[in-house]
Amino acid sequence: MSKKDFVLSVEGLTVSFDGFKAVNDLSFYVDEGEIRVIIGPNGAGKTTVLDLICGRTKATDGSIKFRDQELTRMKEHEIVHAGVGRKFQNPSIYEDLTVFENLELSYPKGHGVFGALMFKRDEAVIESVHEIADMIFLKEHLYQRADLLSHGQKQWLEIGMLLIQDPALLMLDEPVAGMSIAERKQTAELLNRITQDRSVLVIEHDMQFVEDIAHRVTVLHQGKLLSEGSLEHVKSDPKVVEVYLGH
Ligand SMILES: Nc1ncnc2c1ncn2[C@@H]1O[C@H](COP(=O)(O)OP(=O)(O)OP(=O)(O)O)[C@@H](O)[C@H]1O
Repeated sequence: MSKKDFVLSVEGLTVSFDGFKAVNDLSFYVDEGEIRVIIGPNGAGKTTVLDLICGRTKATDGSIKFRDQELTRMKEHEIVHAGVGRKFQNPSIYEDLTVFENLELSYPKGHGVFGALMFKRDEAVIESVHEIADMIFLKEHLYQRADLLSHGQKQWLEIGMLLIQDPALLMLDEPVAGMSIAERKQTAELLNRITQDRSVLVIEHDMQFVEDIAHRVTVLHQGKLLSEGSLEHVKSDPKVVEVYLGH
């Protein structure tokens, strides 16, 4: 695959916190339409990598290219605007609003809570909200308050709030933590469906879920790339078994 097909190119990425390199000379490349899963032991630097990509943490060295844009020089909101969406571990939804209102608020036109609530619900927004609600399995819950949703449904709602902004790269930090087995299966189905026109970067510990979604797996250890390739490949890599899977 030629370089132009990468949605994300991370090269020599390093961040140092008081001399401690949480991410150390890391390089990896994500294809358009790929689901890449990052795995590794606690403290390997997985969350820090997502923090660096979304601009929450500034790199000490190295480059992060999203299509043709250098993200290390951009601010967090500029990175979101460029098409990189990030979901954190805990859902940040408006609990006292309905599913519909949460999705509507996230629609790119609806900036700011009050402005968005009062702005005319034109056809495009309504259509988009319905389309996303269907995709995230919440079609029957559109007018339900978000605080009444299950934990898994709240996670889906937050994914929907990102999807409605149509990011080209979606980053998810342990999206199935706390979900039932059935919800995990549905989440895998959802992610497999949305990659028709976008790429997904996921941090995950649940190996069954990794198997259900990963096109390729990147294994981190002590801030460095330990192994990379298909799940089968990294699972049979003795280095990975030693520091992660064998535990
Ligand atoms: N802002 C910071 N200041 C100092 N140290 C940090 C900071 N952020 C992360 N670290 C350290 O960097 C290392 C990597 O942390 P990170 O959270 O990225 O690991 P992780 O692979 O996501 O782990 P887990 O699976 O436990 O979430 C840890 O040792 C952590 O304590």
